[in-house]
Amino acid sequence: MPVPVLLIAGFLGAGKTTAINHLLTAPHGKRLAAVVNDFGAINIDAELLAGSAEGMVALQNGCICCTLQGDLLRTLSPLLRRNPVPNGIVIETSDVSDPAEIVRSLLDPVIWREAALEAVLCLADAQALAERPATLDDALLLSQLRAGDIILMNKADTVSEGQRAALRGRLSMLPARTILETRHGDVPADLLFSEERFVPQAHATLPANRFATPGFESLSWTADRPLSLPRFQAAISRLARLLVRAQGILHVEGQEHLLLFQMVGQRATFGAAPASPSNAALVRLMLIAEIGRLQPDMVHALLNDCRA
Ligand SMILES: Nc1nc2c(ncn2[C@@H]2O[C@H](COP(=O)(O)OP(=O)(O)OP(=O)(O)O)[C@@H](O)[C@H]2O)c(=O)[nH]1
Repeated sequence: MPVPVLLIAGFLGAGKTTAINHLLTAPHGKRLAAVVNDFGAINIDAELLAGSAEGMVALQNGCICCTLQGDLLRTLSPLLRRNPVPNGIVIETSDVSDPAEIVRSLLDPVIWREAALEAVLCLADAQALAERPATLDDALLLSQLRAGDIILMNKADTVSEGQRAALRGRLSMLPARTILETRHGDVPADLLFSEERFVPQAHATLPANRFATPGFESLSWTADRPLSLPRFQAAISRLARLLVRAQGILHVEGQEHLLLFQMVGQRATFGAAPASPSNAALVRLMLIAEIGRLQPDMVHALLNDCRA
């Protein structure tokens, strides 16, 4: 399976390094590697490098976009060849780059086979935007925010509740409908990076909520017959605005092999599924949303209609 890649974008001083430090050091048990602009800013000590963080590449010329003009795969190679392979790679973009360029490079099939873009996380500086709302009209900032599958409204500790609500209103006009408030980049690491443990294994053992991150809840759904892919895609499009993350193993009508479905924010991908236990339901899906957003009856009815 390819290693999932998380792209971190955001304006000058929005908190990218702080968020990466949080991701690398949070106790999630995943081995994460990082490609960063400034190695010195990452406060990983030797112990952590040997433990939760798998490796680090600092960009010589200070910007992933310039590196791309060279060879992205060559930059990622030392990380991809590590043994064991990292569970995820975090790539920091520079303050002055439009992530759309990097997204395009990452979607190259040769790269995708080894390093699959899972999501673009864009940090918005709540403090700067509250002080200078007109910054939101800046073309570069807008292009960064538009590329985000999830927007982190960072520095939420520095603004009032009213300012947060006003900013959320403006940010919700953007394509990324998932907006999370963060303090010191404390993005919940459990929402990111694929993990089989998200996927419910079988009907009988489904707990109500397998997701432990405060503020979020999960909803599981299984089916014992294949799905119609067009109907599933339509249902997921309807649910997408409510979801932060989804993951599932799908058996699609007319297809011999099971698919692994992933969605972070609005970015959905399908890949080959890992082998399943023989007693597992044909279709298993886990949806994650902020608490109170999902109505189980509505969601189950919508998904039940996807069965072929
Ligand atoms: N109060 C507060 N300060 C924060 C928060 N997140 C980051 N900071 C501070 O904001 C400053 C900039 O944070 P960085 O993580 O360096 O931001 P960056 O986006 O990596 O910055 P550049 O790479 O220089 O563009 C630092 O002093 C951080 O400590 C937050 O949520 N609240």
